[in-house]
Amino acid sequence: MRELIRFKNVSKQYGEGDKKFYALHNVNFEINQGEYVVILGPSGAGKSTLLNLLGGMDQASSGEILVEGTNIEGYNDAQLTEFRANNVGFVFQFYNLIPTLTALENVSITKDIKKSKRTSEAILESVHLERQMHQFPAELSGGEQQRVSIARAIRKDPLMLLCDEPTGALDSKTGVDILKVLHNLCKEENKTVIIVTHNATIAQTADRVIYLKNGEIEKMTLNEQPLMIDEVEW
Ligand SMILES: Nc1ncnc2c1ncn2[C@@H]1O[C@H](COP(=O)(O)OP(=O)(O)OP(=O)(O)O)[C@@H](O)[C@H]1O
Repeated sequence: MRELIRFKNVSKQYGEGDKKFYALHNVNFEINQGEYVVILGPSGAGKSTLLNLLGGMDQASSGEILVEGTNIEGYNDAQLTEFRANNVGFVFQFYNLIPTLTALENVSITKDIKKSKRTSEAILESVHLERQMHQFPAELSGGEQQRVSIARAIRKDPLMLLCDEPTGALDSKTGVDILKVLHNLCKEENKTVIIVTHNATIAQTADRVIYLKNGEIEKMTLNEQPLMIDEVEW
């Protein structure tokens, strides 16, 4: 498998003077192309900080973040913007859809869709929303809204999909449906999917689990035989 991402001694500090502290401290790991990865840890462990650095939304205080061998910590603002636009799809807990646009318009509005081989309609069909394309977010269930946000994230055909608590606002059954969508994208389209969660059950379905605690990697495990998504419930 080809290595896609490598964190080398990455630290992120917040605060000034006495109040200075590490949200991440000397973090090292690698992720391969096409892996289904879960980043697990309690509240405040540094999970979102890590995802924001990887997605080029924030920059580290020290260390290197290599994506396809290039250190994105050396990028200026314009390069970071281009990196995000070309390579990263984001999925958040609360969907972040524009309420005055339909599902189809929310997906089509994505900038930088030059790489995409599929239309917005085709992508919405692939997440089973063909019937709901012209509905507004308020007319969709939570699970449907999350599928729209996944469709929007993959519209530009990104290298990696970064998902921050994607099932956090959903009941268990709907959450499992969303995980299936993400897992299919990973295994059928060779997308690298990285899910941040504090739900340990989800971690059993991952190829790789990175356990974060107090800004440090407590351990990292590779699952030889990850649990099928259908087998999980919380
Ligand atoms: N912009 C910021 N300024 C100052 N401190 C911050 C900032 N962002 C995060 N932190 C702090 O960094 C630490 C790690 O936060 P982070 O959001 O990465 O944790 P998390 O593991 O994602 O937690 P949760 O599961 O609650 O979302 C926390 O103590 C948080 O208060």
